[in-house]
Amino acid sequence: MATVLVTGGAGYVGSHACKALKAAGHVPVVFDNFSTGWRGAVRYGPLAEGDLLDPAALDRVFAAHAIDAVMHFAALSYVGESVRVPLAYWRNNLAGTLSLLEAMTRHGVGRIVFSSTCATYGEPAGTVLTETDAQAPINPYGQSKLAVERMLADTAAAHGGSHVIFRYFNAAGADPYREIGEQHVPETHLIPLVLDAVAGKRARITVFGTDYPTPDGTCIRDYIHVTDLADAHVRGLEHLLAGGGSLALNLGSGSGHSVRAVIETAAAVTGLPVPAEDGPRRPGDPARLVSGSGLAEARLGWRPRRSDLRTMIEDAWAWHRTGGFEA
Ligand SMILES: NC(=O)c1ccc[n+]([C@@H]2O[C@H](COP(=O)([O-])OP(=O)(O)OC[C@H]3O[C@@H](n4cnc5c(N)ncnc54)[C@H](O)[C@@H]3O)[C@@H](O)[C@H]2O)c1
Ligand SMILES: O=c1ccn([C@@H]2O[C@H](COP(=O)(O)OP(=O)(O)O[C@H]3O[C@H](CO)[C@@H](O)[C@H](O)[C@H]3O)[C@@H](O)[C@H]2O)c(=O)[nH]1
Repeated sequence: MATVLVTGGAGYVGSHACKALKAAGHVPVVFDNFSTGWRGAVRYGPLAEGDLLDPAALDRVFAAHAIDAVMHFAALSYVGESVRVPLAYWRNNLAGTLSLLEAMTRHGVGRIVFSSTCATYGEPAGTVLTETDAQAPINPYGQSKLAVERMLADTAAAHGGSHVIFRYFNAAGADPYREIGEQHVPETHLIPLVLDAVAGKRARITVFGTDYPTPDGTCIRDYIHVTDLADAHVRGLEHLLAGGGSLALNLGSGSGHSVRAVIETAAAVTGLPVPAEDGPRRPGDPARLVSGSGLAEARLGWRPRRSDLRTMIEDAWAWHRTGGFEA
């Protein structure tokens, strides 16, 4: 049993990881500033409210709990927003992680599981992405995450810690027991926006770009169920606790779905029409991001189990109909 500091544990992916940690017998200690997280999502372990950029708040949580390892989810994570306000991304994602790594060093904690992203690869040259592909991000969000990957490598080399870097593709779905799910304000992610449009909470969904070099002209993404991501995090943690070395692994389903395919599947799952209109491209969006790697299975025995598009949208829809967290 490990005590795990979970930064961003009140957020979407972090809260699902906390549930999985508790189910595996570990204690998740959530550290969150609630900038995009929800108090109702903190239900699987203790809470320490604080900001990564506040070293004293970090010192307090490391002093209060015997932390064995860190899972670091806290970040700003919107591709489009990062193009508009890049310095906010550099401050929160890069300086915030620097502050966290300094605190870990002060308190002698060397194990960390980090949420990176397939956005670190940029615009891929081939059809699928593997861990050995060049990383050349095309937006500030991806740049900030790649910089953290480099910072982790330098820190491990100097101080002897170990890390698991997970480059996720697009997180989707919700806890199948409807305890927690995806809720962002404002929402920018495709699947919850589509479900908002179905439910009449917004007038329509806009398809960002219909002239991409893809079969139907819309962007293709690899959607991965959030509970599959959570399972990978527990495996990554246990790899580090067992003395395993540092890893960088893609977490995707290996299947790509276009924006139009997501809209069509949402209509099929809900039995309702999806009001949609075509619009211009969103700056910073690559045409196609799909994982082509089995490395996470080879190294951690991880395989996605709920990541077919229909199941992810069914779980997201079931969560959507609960009304979500109270503000
Ligand atoms: N959602 C995805 O599709 C996706 C894909 C790839 C990578 N990621 C990465 O996974 C992580 C989690 O993403 P998410 O979708 O759950 O995001 P989220 O916004 O739901 O969660 C982020 C959490 O971090 C907290 N936070 C942010 N800045 C903080 C700070 N300075 N101090 C303390 N807490 C802070 C927020 O309040 C929130 O609870 C992020 O690092 C993101 O970049 C997400
Ligand atoms: O109203 C909308 C919103 C999105 N999209 C498109 O839908 C796709 C998915 O967009 P979105 O759900 O915003 O996710 P991404 O921009 O792909 O980014 C997510 O997935 C990345 C990994 O691919 C993570 O790193 C990010 O944190 C996470 O926000 C993209 O092609 C968008 O252009 C639309 O067409 N209309």
